[in-house]
Amino acid sequence: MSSAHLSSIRFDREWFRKSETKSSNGRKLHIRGSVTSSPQSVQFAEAKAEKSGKAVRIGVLGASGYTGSEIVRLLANHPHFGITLMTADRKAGQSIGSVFPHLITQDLPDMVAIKDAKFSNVDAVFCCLPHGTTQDIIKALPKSLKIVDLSADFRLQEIAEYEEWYGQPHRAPDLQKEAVYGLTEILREEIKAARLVANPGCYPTTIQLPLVPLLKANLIETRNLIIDAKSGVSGAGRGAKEANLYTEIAEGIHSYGITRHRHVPEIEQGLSDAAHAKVTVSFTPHLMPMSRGMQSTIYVEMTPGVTIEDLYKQLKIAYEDEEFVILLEKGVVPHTRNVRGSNYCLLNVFPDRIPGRAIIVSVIDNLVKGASGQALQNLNVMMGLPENTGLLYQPLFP
Ligand SMILES: NC(=O)C1=CN([C@@H]2O[C@H](COP(=O)(O)OP(=O)(O)OC[C@H]3O[C@@H](n4cnc5c(N)ncnc54)[C@H](OP(=O)(O)O)[C@@H]3O)[C@@H](O)[C@H]2O)C=CC1
Ligand SMILES: CC(=O)N[C@@H](CCC(=O)OP(=O)(O)O)C(=O)O
Repeated sequence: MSSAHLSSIRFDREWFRKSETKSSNGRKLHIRGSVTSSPQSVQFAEAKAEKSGKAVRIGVLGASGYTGSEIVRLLANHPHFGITLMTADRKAGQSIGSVFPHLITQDLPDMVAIKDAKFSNVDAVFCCLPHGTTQDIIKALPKSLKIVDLSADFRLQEIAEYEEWYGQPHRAPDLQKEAVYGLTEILREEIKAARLVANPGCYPTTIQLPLVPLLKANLIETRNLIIDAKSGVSGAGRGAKEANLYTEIAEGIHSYGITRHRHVPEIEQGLSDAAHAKVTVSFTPHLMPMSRGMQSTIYVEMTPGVTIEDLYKQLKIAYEDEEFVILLEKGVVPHTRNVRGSNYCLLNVFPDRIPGRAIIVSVIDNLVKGASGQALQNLNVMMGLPENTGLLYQPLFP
């Protein structure tokens, strides 16, 4: 399919109306898809007869990893995205069901090595590869492809900053200029027009969603921001590492990356853009004995004269029309167990007992809103679809 075909993908009015009724929680939704029912779109829909039978043909690079397999799980119920290519490295040649038995029902092509991948039957790619490997691979992809990259390789606007924090040269500086940071609720308009989206890190997602609206409205100080964050072990990927053995993780927690975690520049970049001033943070992540889930507890100083009510109201204004970011009722504490397997971010803000300070709690599933769910939300936006398409899974509980 040519890029002309790709950009001509539209969805008919009847389908669009149906998807508009799909509100999961009765909240007013952002339905931002293009609405056309031109003869070309019908023709295109008829001409799409690929193996998947779906309009947009998807490649998942790194399907044998945790975020790649989560994309496969989410796409199982997507009405318009069908997987036509999957890659793996050590597991190349295997089927998705043999590598991930929970996906045994998915009738998909076997995974191939990247060097053997053919992109002639692919329109868009989710790139779920380790950072550091991704720049060379994306650079070599056909320019007609839309790409959502889940790694950190295109998240930092400053090349020097990438090289400092990731300890290696940036190998695609020209592509970096084109990349749009994919924090959907904040940068939706830019994402709509993007070809390459750098999907945010999981910790930066939990932190920027509450802080960006507050910094934009000048309600909190840009100094003394303290972030205590916690992640499930799937955040470290599926590769075998001694530090991630059951015996090293169970029945205890530990902090890591103190003062030097590579998400610091990403967090500070987004917060500084929002504040129009340099923001620095104290950020300490912790590894928790759970497979999924992430919480950031954020300690902030309110600007003089601002009250906890003002913070609450600002977050309400920012997110009341959003499908996936939910400000809880006053006093209700967000729990990671209430977002497991879903694309929701739950937020709340609490008064500190120290006057002038507030405590924000933000939770997500690191593999969904922190990675593959947000990536799918972004590709929906890039393709002109309602952004909740295929994402209305309710959390898995208990
Ligand atoms: N896990 C999470 O919660 C989050 C992860 N991310 C980012 O998403 C990306 C993927 O993470 P995740 O799925 O957890 O990682 P995994 O380690 O679980 O998976 C990595 C995937 O990349 C493949 N791979 C590894 N090395 C190479 C290589 N040199 N060439 C080609 N393919 C390779 C692996 O293949 P094989 O297994 O066959 O060897 C596997 O499919 C990373 O950049 C990560 O930082 C972002 C947000 C959250
Ligand atoms: C628990 C754990 O190890 N988490 C990972 C972060 C999750 C992630 O993969 O983030 P990126 O997309 O930026 O790589 C870490 O701390 O490096």
